[in-house]
Amino acid sequence: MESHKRKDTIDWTEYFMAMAFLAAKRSKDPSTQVGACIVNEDKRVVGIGYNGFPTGCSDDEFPWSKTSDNPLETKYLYVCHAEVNAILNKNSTDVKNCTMYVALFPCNECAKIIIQSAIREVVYMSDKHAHKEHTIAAKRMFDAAGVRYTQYKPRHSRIVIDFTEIDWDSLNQVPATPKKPPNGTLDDAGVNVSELSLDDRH
Ligand SMILES: Nc1nc(=O)n([C@H]2C[C@H](O)[C@@H](COP(=O)(O)O)O2)cc1CO
Ligand SMILES: [Zn+2]
Repeated sequence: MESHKRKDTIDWTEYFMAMAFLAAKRSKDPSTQVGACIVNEDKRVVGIGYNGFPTGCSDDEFPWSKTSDNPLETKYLYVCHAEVNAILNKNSTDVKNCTMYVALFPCNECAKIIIQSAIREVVYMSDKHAHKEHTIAAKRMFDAAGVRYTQYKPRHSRIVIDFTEIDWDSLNQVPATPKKPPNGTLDDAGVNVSELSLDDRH
């Protein structure tokens, strides 16, 4: 029996950023999936969200296009950003003094809502739109309002979630499970095993 604690755990920042990336897996946006996770001063998750259309606006009926001659046929007029959804999904009275973990730097519209909801800090992964006006404006507002923003530099490019880790045999409850291959991974694409990655390519 091991008597010492495990050392190779994920740290708090990895944990919350990974939650943001896990939420992004729910996004139906074919080109960009963003997740956000809001954490209070006690390190409790109080909100989580991803980009998608508002409730009642069907993923199958509203457009996912990035470009069209008709702006009404692009996603931009309809999609709710992950940050706004995370704030609106809060399970606490408010998000005052919380930290938001988000995969992509917030746009100016989300920055306004982040500031007005009294979130104190934003930890983001990608700043790929740093040169765009919506990001420059967001940073200007954060600077003026005293919202701190820091880029997360991951120790690992991937965090794997392996459903077989706790009990390989539990997979046998799933119909038509193949034999466990020697390397402990499954190569059959149809198998109900997920590998979810915290990955800086997004
Ligand atoms: N911070 C952000 N949070 C978000 O949820 N989004 C969403 C809005 C769109 O659904 C998608 C961006 O689409 P695209 O222009 O990369 O195909 O990501 C975008 C940004 C970037 O500002
Ligand atoms: Zn936004």
